Amino acid sequence: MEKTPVAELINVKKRIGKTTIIDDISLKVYPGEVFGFLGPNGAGKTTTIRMMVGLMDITEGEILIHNNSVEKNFEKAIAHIGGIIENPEMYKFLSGYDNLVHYARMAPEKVTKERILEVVKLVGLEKNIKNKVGSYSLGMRQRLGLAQALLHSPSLLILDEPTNGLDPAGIREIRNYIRKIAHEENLAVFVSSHLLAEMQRMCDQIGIIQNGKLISVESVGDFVGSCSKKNVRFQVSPISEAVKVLGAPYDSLITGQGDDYIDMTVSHEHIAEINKLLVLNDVDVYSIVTLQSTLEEKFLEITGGGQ
Ligand SMILES: Nc1ncnc2c1ncn2[C@@H]1O[C@H](COP(=O)(O)OP(=O)(O)OP(=O)(O)O)[C@@H](O)[C@H]1O
Repeated sequence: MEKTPVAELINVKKRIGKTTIIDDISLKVYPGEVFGFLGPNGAGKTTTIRMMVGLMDITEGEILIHNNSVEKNFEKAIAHIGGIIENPEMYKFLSGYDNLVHYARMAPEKVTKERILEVVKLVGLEKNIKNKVGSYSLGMRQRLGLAQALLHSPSLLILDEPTNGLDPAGIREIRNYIRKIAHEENLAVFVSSHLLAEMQRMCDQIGIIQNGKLISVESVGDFVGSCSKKNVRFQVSPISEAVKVLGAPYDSLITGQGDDYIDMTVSHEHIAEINKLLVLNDVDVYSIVTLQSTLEEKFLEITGGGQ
């Protein structure tokens, strides 16, 4: 039996004036799953998210949250959503905890003290929650934003570029918490980004959007599959001998050749095999360099290199 999606976009279009900004997007997001919405700047990520949360009209098509139309049944649909669309506003002079209490009062349904403590734990802020937000790092503030979005136990969390402005440690931190929350709370997470590597680590599904069109949706498993092949440059001498040695068994893997190098699309295991074969046949190997993963190439091709 197919799982029921938490969020469903059905042939969604957005036109502003004569310009089509979102062109016929359909996708589903399931509970416990992180769906990455990946695309270069200006592709239409924020516009799609604004329509999902009812901040912008939909020109054509429909967006359902738990089967409630965002346009026709806004209050019911929105009650299931937690989101950080822009940087969350927090009171710097209040503690993290007092900020959460403040937001809990504004929630559509009663939020218990237990729930506040639960979300604090979920985002790993137990130790700092009584400190003033002014003393928090950006990563901690982002996590507090996550806690705020989770207060009313939503079933869909929508995050627009949640790692923007964070340093690598902060990115790792937020990424791990997003995965943890999705799995522990059986939450559907819809997260946008223009960073491929980040999406690969954070998501279960990745949809690539370009010029308002959804051009591919793949599970990360499939992505990793296509990523396991790399374009590798072997710097060798003498080149004629290397070509002879590698030609027969690996002919189909060779993608290019220069005066002192051979480029090949290979798996991880191939690299060691090829190196051994060359050395055993008296070819000197000076360097083995990974040029780019095939997935990165695919993404750059799709997006015209506009990361
Ligand atoms: N109000 C508007 N009027 C006209 N064009 C708009 C409007 N809002 C957005 N656009 C255009 O729609 C396209 C998509 O914008 P959007 O902000 O959704 O992209 P994005 O993928 O979120 O990019 P970014 O990562 O830069 O925010 C852009 O080309 C933008 O210029």
